[in-house]
Amino acid sequence: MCFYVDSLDEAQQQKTEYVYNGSYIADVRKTLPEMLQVSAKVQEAVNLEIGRRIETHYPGAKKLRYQSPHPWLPNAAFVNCYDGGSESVGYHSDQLTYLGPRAVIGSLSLGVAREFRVRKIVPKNENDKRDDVNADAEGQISIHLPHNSLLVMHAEMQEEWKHSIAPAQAIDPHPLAKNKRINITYRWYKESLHPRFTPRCKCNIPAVLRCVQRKKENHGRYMWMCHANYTPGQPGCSFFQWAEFDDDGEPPWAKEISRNATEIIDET
Ligand SMILES: O=C(O)CCC(=O)C(=O)O
Ligand SMILES: [Fe+2]
Repeated sequence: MCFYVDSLDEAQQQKTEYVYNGSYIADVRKTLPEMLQVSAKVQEAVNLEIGRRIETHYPGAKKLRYQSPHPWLPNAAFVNCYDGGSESVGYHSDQLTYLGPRAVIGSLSLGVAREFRVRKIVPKNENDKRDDVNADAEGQISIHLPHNSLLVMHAEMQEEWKHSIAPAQAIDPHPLAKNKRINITYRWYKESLHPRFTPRCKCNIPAVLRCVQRKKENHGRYMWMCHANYTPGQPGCSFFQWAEFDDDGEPPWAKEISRNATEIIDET
């Protein structure tokens, strides 16, 4: 996996300030000119789709609570390469720590066509131990991702669904990419969730943002936790704090940040 950001300054910040699984990413690259060109097209397409989704799918044709009211502005991209059908990625939701709640992600597929699978997370009661009860509700949906296709993960995706790239028994080689599939996920890192602003755990590491997905109790609430929480054998602390956001998905300290930014502009 490679990580790209739009400026050298952001690359430097990523290497020294943003934490992933308790450590820094050493290899952060500046978005290539070709990727920037694509990013502009992805931005336009994703914003159109967000508008369509709000109108046709969301209650009252209003954006979801915690979803940003602003146009989606990608400023970072993760690039994955799947070399052959056996390379895959298991079911997961993407980290919301730096994207915030109700994040939208634009995912571009290049090269070999692969299968993207999604399944809805069914919240359970504490005493509901039988996995088979929910088997049907969690039935997976397969989405074919051909070369040059853009998949939009909309605002409800990371909180309510999990996604994966299934291993493939057989693949059709691509004339240029041969057995490889390249995936670029364009993301919007929010300034207000830069790790200099977010809570730190007792290990003094920026906390990770999670959403209660499985438990019916507190379902949909957000929390700040130590990155190593619930990871047996890993060093870490028990840091836990409910995360608060306004209806537009901004944390309580965001107003202070924009006030300071205005003061800086006034002084110059
Ligand atoms: O390869 C894909 O289409 C999905 C990759 C993915 O889920 C991720 O990078 O988080
Ligand atoms: Fe993902």
